[in-house]
Amino acid sequence: MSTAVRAPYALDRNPLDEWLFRKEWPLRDLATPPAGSGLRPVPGDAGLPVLGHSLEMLRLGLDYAMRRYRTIGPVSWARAFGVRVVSASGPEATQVVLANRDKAYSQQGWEYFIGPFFNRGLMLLDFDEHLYHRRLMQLAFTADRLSGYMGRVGEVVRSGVDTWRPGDRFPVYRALKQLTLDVATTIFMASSMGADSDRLTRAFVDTVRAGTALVRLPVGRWGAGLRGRRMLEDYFRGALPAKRASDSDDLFAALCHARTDDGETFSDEDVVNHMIFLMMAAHDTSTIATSALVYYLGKHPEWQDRARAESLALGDEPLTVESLAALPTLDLVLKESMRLVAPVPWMVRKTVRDTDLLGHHVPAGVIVVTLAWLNHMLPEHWSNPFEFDPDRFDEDRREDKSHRFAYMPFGGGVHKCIGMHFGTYEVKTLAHELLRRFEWTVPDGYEVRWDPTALPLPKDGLPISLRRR
Ligand code: HEM
Repeated sequence: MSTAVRAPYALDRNPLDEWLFRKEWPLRDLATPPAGSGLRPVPGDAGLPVLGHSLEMLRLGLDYAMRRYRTIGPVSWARAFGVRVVSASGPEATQVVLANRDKAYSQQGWEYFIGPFFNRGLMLLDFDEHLYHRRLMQLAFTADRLSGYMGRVGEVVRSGVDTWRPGDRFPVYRALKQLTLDVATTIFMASSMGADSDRLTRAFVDTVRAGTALVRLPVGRWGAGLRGRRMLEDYFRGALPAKRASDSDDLFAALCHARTDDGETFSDEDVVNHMIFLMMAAHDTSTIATSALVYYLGKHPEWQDRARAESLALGDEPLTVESLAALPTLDLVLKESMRLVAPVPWMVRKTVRDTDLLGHHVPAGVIVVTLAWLNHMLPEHWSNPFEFDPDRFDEDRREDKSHRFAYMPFGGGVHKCIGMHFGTYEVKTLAHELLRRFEWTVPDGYEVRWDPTALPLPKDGLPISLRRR
């Protein structure tokens, strides 16, 4: 059974938004294709003077991307945030970009938005250098290590949710954000940030949100991001010598001690840069995925009951990688929640050479985005895409198999999320412990609004009515 919902990123529009949404600008070519190439130019437009289409992207999010996809096509360009951005929308265009067969697309696209804040994180490295770092980092994500981390995730979550004070308007997003930060500091560093916790949480939030600042000067949102980055560097640098000397089994230590058979290792700077990126990559995405899951379970009590029955049947033992298999309903609901609210809604690249994107000529030096949230909502690939319908992932339907890039919450290609298994375990463990202890609802007719400015953020903190069972 499924229940109708409206598009998850549909925000209320004021008259200016409505005008921007409807406005059709004359189309222009991004660049002239080389003579004799047989390629077509990329069509698009620059939008408003100075601002380009930044306002539409920030305020209308998915609605706007979908409109351009429908009116211009899977490959189009727009000016936004001071640059020309090519949108590679729909699974076919996404596949060309993420599979990156001719190595035309580099991670420098991310560099433009978040480079100053997540300098030399794994996601910002390219080609051979990326491969080198990814192979080393993989040593911190082996099956044995994941099993070890899992045990501790359960402990942190249990003691964290025991401190929750249920109520009618419980701000669950903030509570989950604290919990996933506690998980990250325990698993990643075998420590608690203690008195530094608030300061560092703020630093993470600032660094993530800075990427879509309209003014790229050391003031306002951009400036807060730069200060956040400095604070995080100082924190990890200070903790590094003790970690190098320790034999603890957390992720920080795993990076310090990672050594391939060829003797390759990470430098101190590498470890600091990777830790800052990993904390961000793990923390925000897991918070969003869990928040979306809690929201949909609150809205669909029949699914909550079904998931709870499976969790209760497992008894009091902490979850393990093996016992997760006994929670099939949670698996379906999580997949559907990440389809409706992709924690990383768009992925960014930059062309390092001229290339052919579905028969269009894209010149070197252009930012290209792929849009998970759009691919997840196309009726060509999903039945009633705006509806919450976890059974679409069931073995006898598997709508996600309609195309390799129809469903991509963890991306694809060589930069596919390295923490996919860890992140999935973490979110399921969180949900499992919540289901065992609490029941929750959202008011009739309530629909959370996801702010699409950076990674999706519930505008009102997602208040739920939470009761102990
Ligand atoms: C529900 C949770 C998560 C989601 C939805 C998610 C999503 C993603 C996506 C979409 C990408 C690809 C970005 C791109 O291609 O440009 C990515 C990359 C990455 N993620 Fe995750 N992630 C999650 C959890 C985690 C966790 C828990 C960790 C670490 C423990 C992590 C670490 C990374 C890293 C290091 C990369 C870069 C990989 C590379 O460039 O080779 N993520 N993630």
